[in-house]
Amino acid sequence: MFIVTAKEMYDIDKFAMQEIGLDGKLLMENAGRAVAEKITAMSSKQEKICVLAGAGNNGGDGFVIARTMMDQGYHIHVLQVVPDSKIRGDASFHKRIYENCGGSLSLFDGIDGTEVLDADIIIDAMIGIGVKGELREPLLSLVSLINQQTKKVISVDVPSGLPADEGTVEFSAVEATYTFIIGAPKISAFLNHTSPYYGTWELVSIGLPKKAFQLSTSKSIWNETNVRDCFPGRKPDDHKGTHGKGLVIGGCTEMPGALSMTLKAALRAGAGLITGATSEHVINRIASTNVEATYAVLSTTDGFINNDSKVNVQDYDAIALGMGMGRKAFTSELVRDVVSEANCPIIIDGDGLHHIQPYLTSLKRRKSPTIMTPHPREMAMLLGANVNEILVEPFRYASEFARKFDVYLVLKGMYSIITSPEGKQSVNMTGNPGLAKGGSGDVLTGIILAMIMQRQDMFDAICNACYVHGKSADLLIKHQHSHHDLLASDVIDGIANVYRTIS
Ligand SMILES: NC(=O)C1=CN([C@@H]2O[C@H](COP(=O)(O)OP(=O)(O)OC[C@H]3O[C@@H](n4cnc5c(N)ncnc54)[C@H](O)[C@@H]3O)[C@@H](O)[C@H]2O)[C@@H](O)CC1
Ligand SMILES: [K+]
Repeated sequence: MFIVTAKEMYDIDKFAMQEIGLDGKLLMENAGRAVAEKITAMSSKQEKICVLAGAGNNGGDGFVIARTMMDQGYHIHVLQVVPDSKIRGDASFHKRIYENCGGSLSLFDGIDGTEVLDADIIIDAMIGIGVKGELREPLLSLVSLINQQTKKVISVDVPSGLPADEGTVEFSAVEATYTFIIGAPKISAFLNHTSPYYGTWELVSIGLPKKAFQLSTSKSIWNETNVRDCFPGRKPDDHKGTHGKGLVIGGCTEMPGALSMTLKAALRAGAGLITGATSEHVINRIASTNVEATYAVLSTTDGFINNDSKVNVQDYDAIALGMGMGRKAFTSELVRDVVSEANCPIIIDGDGLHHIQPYLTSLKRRKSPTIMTPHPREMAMLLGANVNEILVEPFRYASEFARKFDVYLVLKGMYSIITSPEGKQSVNMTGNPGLAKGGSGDVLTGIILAMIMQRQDMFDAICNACYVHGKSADLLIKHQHSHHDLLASDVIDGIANVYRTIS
C-alpha cells in the first residue's frame, strides 16, 4: 500500500487523467461510490445523515456519496458549506446531477448549524488534500461545533482542516470517528500529532493505476502481503551456517539484560549462530539463561567494556553493536574500531548511537550496509535537533539522514519508519503500546540481526524484522497479555506465534 504527500497524490491524479486517459468525473464517481459502500455497511436507513460539502473535489465526492446513498433509500441531506459561486469543475458537475435526481440541499448560513445538530451521522466532505493554511470562518466554527458532538463523524479522504503532509503543527480539524481515505493514505495518517484526527481509517480504491503510484512515490506501508512475498524459507539441507553467524557487542555490569535480550531474540528469530561479546561479569550473569549462544570476553574498566582486548570482527555475517554498553568515553574507541574494521552489515543501537554520533561521516566509508535504529530522542541526539521537530516531520528527517550518511534507518515509534540509503521508505503498522517498555528495542535489534543474515534483500529484511517484532506483541495482546503486563522477553517468546502464522 503506497503512502503519499498531497503533491504526489495530485501527480498521480494528473498521470491517471493525462497519460492514462481516465476522466476526473469518473474518478470522483468511483471515489464517492466506494466511500458510500463503506458508509452504508455501517449505518441504517433510520439514521439522519448530513453530508457537509465543500467547494473543491472533496465536496464533489460528497455529492456522489449523497446521491448514491439517497438512491438506496438513506435519509440524506447535503449542507453546502460554501456559496454556489465557489463550486466549480467536476464538483459542480456532480452537484448538478445530485440536484437533478431530487437531492435535498441547503446552504450553510454560517451561523446555527441546525442540520449538523439534527443529524445522527455527519459525513465530512468539506476539504481534503487541498487545504491551505489554518481553517477560515465560517468553517472554523463549524468544525468546532462538529467536534463538540458525540455523533458518528465520517471524513472523506482527510478530516477537513488537517494537513495531508508533515511539518504543520498549527491547525484546526475535524476529529473523525472514521475516515475513508481515497487512493492512498497521506503522510499525516502516520504522525503522532495528526493521526488521531483520522479515527479508524480504511483505504478505498478508485481505479488509479499502480504505475502512477510507482512513478510518484517511494513510500509505502509494509504489510503482511509484503512479508509473505519475501519471507525467507528454510530448506531441508540447511545447516546452522546457512542462517548466519552473528556477533552482538554490548552490555555492562549495570545493564546485562539488554545484551541477553538481543542474543535471545536473534536466536529465536532464526539466526544460525550467535556470539555475545561482553565483559566476563555480564557473561557470568547471562550465560545460564542463554545456553545456545557462545561468548567472547572483552576487557573492562569499572564494569564497562573498553577497547584493550580488541574484538575479532572478521568471522561474522552481521554485527549488532551498542545495547546496554553505557556511554563511557573509552567505549567510543571500541565502537569506532568495530565500525571501521568490520566488513559485514552492522546494526548500531542504543548507547552505540551515542558513541557514533561525532563520527557519523565515517559511516559513508563503510563498504557494507549500516543500519541505525534510533527512537525519536536518539534521532534528535544524532541530528542535534529538538525531539518535537523530529516528531512533526519524521519522514523528511529520516530520509535526509539516511541519504546523507548512507545508512538504513529505523526511526522507531508508534509507526516505525524504515528508510533505505536511497530514500525509499516503509511504515510498519504492527505493534502496540505494550512495546513502550525497556528492552523492546534490544529485542528488535536481535530480530533485525537474524533477518539480515537470511537470504533476503537488506531493506526487506529490516522491514520484516519490524513487522515480526510488532506482530509478536499484537498476538500476545490478543491472546495472553495486556498492554500493561507485556514484557520485552514475552515478545521474544511470541516470535514463534508470528512465524507459525506466516510460514
Ligand atoms: N482526480 C482528483 O483529483 C480526485 C480528487 N478527489 C478528491 O479531491 C480532493 C482534493 O480536491 P481539491 O484539490 O479540489 O481540494 P479540496 O476539495 O480538498 O479543497 C479545496 C477547497 O478547500 C478550500 N480551502 C482550502 N483551504 C482552506 C482553509 N484554510 N479554510 C477554508 N477553506 C479552505 C478551498 O477554497 C477549496 O474550495 C481529495 O482530497 C479527494 O477527496 C477524489 O474525488 C478522487 C479524484
Ligand atoms: K474531508
